[in-house]
Amino acid sequence: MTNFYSLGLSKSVLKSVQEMGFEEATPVQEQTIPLAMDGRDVIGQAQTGTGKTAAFGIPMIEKIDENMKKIQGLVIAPTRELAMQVATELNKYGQYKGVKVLPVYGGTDMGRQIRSLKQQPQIVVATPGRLLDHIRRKTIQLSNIHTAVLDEADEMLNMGFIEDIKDILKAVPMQRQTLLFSATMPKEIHEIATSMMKKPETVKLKAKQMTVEKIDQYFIEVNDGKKFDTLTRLLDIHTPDLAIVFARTKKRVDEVTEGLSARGFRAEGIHGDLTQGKRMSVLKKFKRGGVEVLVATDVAARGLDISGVTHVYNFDIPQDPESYVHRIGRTGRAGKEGYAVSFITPREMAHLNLIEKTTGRKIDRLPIPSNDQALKGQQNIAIEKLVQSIESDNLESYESTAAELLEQHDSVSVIAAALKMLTKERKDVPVQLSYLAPVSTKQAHKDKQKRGGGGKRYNRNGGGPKGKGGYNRNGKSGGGYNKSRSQGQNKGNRNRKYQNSNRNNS
Ligand SMILES: Nc1ncnc2c1ncn2[C@@H]1O[C@H](COP(=O)(O)OP(=O)(O)OP(=O)(O)O)[C@@H](O)[C@H]1O
Ligand SMILES: [Mg+2]
Repeated sequence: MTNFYSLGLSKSVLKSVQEMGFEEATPVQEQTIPLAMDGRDVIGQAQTGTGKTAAFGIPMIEKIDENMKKIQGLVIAPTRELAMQVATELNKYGQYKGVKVLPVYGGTDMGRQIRSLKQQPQIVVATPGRLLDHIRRKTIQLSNIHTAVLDEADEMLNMGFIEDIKDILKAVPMQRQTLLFSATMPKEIHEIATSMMKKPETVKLKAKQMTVEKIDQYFIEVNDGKKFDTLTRLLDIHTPDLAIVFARTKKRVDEVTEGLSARGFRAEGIHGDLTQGKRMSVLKKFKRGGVEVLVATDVAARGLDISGVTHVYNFDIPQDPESYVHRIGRTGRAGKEGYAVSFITPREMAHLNLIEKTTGRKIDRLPIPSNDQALKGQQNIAIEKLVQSIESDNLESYESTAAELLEQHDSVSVIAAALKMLTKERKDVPVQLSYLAPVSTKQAHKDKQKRGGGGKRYNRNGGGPKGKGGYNRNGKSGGGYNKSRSQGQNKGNRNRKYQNSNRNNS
């Protein structure tokens, strides 16, 4: 373990790091910060939630001349929410040094953004589409940039974005330092990456698995038509603090969200068709805990750091294994535990194997949960409330009445009635979703071959209970729910769904 002092940081940056409560550098920070401070180009690959933002952010801040009121650093990120988050984090690292960081993304007022750019930020964190807009309108000055970062680099160099990235980098001085970070880096993308860099150093954390160990991973084999009931039962059993449900299309997200609301869950959806204002307000509400289930397309899969996400459900399995890694990586961040369950239709079982092969980790099978188990999960919450009251409320004034009651009825009936009143019995409102075709592993293979092997993804359409049975004190009941081992381009090429979920992110 290395502390930040020994990395040779300046006083002002050290102060910010301390204020953020970081005691030790994470491995990716320990390895990449010295290289980056030395001016080297770096490709950094480390698991989700392990602090890659600081790994590129700290050296970038260190290199900024705070007295020069020009854009000197550029970070490009695939979604608006991520750009915003990264800008907020970099602002924290640079606060005592006096470095100004501006997020620049689409869906917001252009005029106001141009005015903010005129106020001379030293770092810009942008989504590609909006940044290109500014470049074309000449409302952004990139000629003083000495450091460029692609966060979620493999996504940025994938077919949907690569042409944009090339155009952007043409506007940035050649003598720049280039830093690329992601939790995933397929081989062919790594090749593209190195061709854009100067003798890059690749830092790949030696992890046995691509996913964080602390995320428990399961799958349930279930027909498409049974997914929704399975989801609500799981939510009742797991009673997650905050959960993200990933679905493959925007329509699916809307339907699942509506269904969950009809069954009494506090759920909201997020996808690229919503206005930016709505996207931000949904995310804010989720972070505050005002929404317990966030239903999302892959727009929320990469980079978002929301502390307290305990569970991730893949309502629909993603087309490519890398997306799986990023999606489940929304939980189990910064050393916390997480729980991920993926629904796999019988025809998608081969796809599950592909994911396991890519991540290097076996995903355990769970049986389809029953209604009884779901009810038990909710009862456990009631028990929790009851026990809490026994332990912390002053019940003296209730005790004589309770004793009288027990003279007339047996104790089991009295407690059963109390529990029934406290238990949220889920109304089984019928919910019918539109059918969604399974992902095709064959198609993925074909695409791969067309591109000369190694590839993946060209079709971009693409918790809790640790205990078993009974209830445990924090209300996270396993509900008798046993686990068992399973056996285991270019713009023109973007398909429509891809455009839908990503182009709106500019
Ligand atoms: N050295 C550290 N000590 C403690 N917490 C840290 C440290 N570095 C980063 N963190 C925290 O860890 C969390 C995850 O960091 P970050 O979002 O940078 O992860 P990431 O590696 O970029 O993940 P992803 O692949 O999902 O983008 C953040 O909340 C961040 O504040
Ligand atoms: Mg990140």
